[in-house]
Amino acid sequence: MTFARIAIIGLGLQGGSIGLAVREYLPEARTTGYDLSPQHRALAAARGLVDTVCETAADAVREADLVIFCVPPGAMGMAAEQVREALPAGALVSDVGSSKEAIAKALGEALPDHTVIPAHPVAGTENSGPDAGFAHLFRNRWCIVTPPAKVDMVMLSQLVGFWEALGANVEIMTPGHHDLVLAVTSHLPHLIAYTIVGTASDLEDVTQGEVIKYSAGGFRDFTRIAASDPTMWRDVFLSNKEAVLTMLQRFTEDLTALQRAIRVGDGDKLFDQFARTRAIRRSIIEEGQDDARADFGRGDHEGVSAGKL
Ligand SMILES: NC(=O)c1ccc[n+]([C@@H]2O[C@H](COP(=O)([O-])OP(=O)(O)OC[C@H]3O[C@@H](n4cnc5c(N)ncnc54)[C@H](O)[C@@H]3O)[C@@H](O)[C@H]2O)c1
Ligand SMILES: O=C(O)C(=O)C[C@]1(C(=O)O)C=C[C@@H](O)C=C1
Repeated sequence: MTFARIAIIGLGLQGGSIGLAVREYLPEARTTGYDLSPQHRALAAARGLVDTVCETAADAVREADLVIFCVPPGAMGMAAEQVREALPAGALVSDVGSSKEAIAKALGEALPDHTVIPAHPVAGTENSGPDAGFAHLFRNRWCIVTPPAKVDMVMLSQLVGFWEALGANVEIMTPGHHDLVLAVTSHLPHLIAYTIVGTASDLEDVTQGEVIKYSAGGFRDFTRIAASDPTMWRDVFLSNKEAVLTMLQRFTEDLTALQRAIRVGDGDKLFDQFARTRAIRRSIIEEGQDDARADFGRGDHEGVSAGKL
């Protein structure tokens, strides 16, 4: 049994992709949506991201049996409060936020009488807004579901089935474990990209504009990541502060060790490290975890830029 009426709050990359994916993979389900921005509501309606774009969040959820919050992490609590009075008693509440402990708390506090099962599709691009979504975003990608310790098992299996129907591979973990893992695999890489692109730009006086001119290689990959939405990523770092700081400390130590190896001319240390990381990349490709986006979604949507790199 899957959901019949799905309300999507926030019609950007994630919300829009869910709306389009539901139409493609769960055609029986009806979708409603709401976005705080009137321009985004108009764009969402023009693209047909959901069956009905509503003028209020309350109208969007009034008949829903599943509501998914797809707003920036820092807006989850406020968005949930906006639907409190209108949300049917038996509706399941979920989200797609990139951090989980803080968001689970915010949703639970805003909607204390509802079942809240947070989730995080580990699938995205650097693009945002209603033009960025595409139906295949979740195909062959992980979706991490982080249920509370005491959870309604029927609702949990319905939510798992929902994400599987959209093409995702579902993994269940605690919110705390999710936040630690994603701090190193997603949040820290973004922080590094934001830093290196900012540093290079600050050095343009010294490099006489050559950073941009010669940014065809590794640096260009960093600029893609560093083009990601500033609001979302500000909120990710603020909402996953402890885990990110823990991983950043460890990363800084490892970076300092490489810095020392360069200074003292320890080529073996550098070679060993680079050989180890090359093997990791190769094992990821062998396991088929490499950018499935080349096959699914990103390559076939002109609004996304993987093919442009
Ligand atoms: N971008 C990614 O790669 C990615 C991947 C996985 C998960 N996420 C998570 O998904 C969520 C949404 O990210 P996105 O990439 O779709 O962002 P987005 O900027 O494309 O879309 C967010 C939308 O929410 C709207 N919004 C903001 N506050 C609102 C409110 N109170 N009520 C209703 N609408 C509101 C904005 O107008 C915008 O249209 C975030 O929590 C993010 O952490 C993002
Ligand atoms: O490929 C990208 O553009 C992404 O950054 C996607 C990415 C990631 O780090 O993997 C970004 C944030 C998410 O919460 C999930 C996915």
